Amino acid sequence: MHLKIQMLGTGSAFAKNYFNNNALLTAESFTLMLDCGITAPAALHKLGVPLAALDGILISHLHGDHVGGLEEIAFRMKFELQRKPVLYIPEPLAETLWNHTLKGTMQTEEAQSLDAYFDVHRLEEGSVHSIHPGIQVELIRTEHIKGRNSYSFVFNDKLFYSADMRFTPQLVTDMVRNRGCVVFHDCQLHPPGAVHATLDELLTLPEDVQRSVYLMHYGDDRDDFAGRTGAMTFVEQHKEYEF
Ligand SMILES: O=c1ccn([C@@H]2O[C@@H]3COP(=O)(O)O[C@H]3[C@H]2O)c(=O)[nH]1
Ligand SMILES: [Zn+2]
Ligand SMILES: [Zn+2]
Repeated sequence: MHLKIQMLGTGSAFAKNYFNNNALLTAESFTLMLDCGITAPAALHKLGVPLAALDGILISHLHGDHVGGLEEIAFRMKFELQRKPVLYIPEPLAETLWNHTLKGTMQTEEAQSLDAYFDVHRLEEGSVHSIHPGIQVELIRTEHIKGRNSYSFVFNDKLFYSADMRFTPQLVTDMVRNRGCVVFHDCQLHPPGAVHATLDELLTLPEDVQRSVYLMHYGDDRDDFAGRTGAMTFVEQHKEYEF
């Protein structure tokens, strides 16, 4: 089964020249949006992708560059399309997303829960879930912010997508060497990384592993790092990749 991935944006949370690090993953004719940050509606508009083309949205964690566009998408689907977005969310994030991110602006007398606005599919961590016959996702809880849950994804056992993750070389190496995955990895160009893998850390991966690693979630000065990424390659915003 062919998977196509197109980054709506490849920028870090604070990048201004790139949209937030969100993506469209397509198999057959099913389109899954990976994260829905503050800039996601503008990025969809720029690419000419209508809301009706979104078959589902999968969330990795609750930072604004990953969920900040959900309010707009849900309101526009409700008022323009009279339907709910299909939301795939790791179960431990669902209550916090409603109570601490969306409720303040979205709750009304008639709409009192996440389920009032979204067709919610709560996903168990550590398991493989079938989103569509062409898309299976394994949810792996990975380290990002201390004490907060954050998830990376493995799609169809061939694409590892880190979302936001600290440097975890054993996991990345295992994904490449033992599972044959291509890795889309967030990358902080300037140390200290703290909550992301830095380029310097990623450069310590063995060269055979680096060859399968594509860097995303980078800052506006990415071009200054051309030729300084070892055997790794920058993911290009809006380019389509097929696996
Ligand atoms: O403990 C913290 C929490 C946050 N931050 C910054 O805020 C950003 C939030 O989105 P992000 O996860 O893409 O990137 C994060 C970092 O840039 C940080 O440096 N340390
Ligand atoms: Zn982020
Ligand atoms: Zn984050």
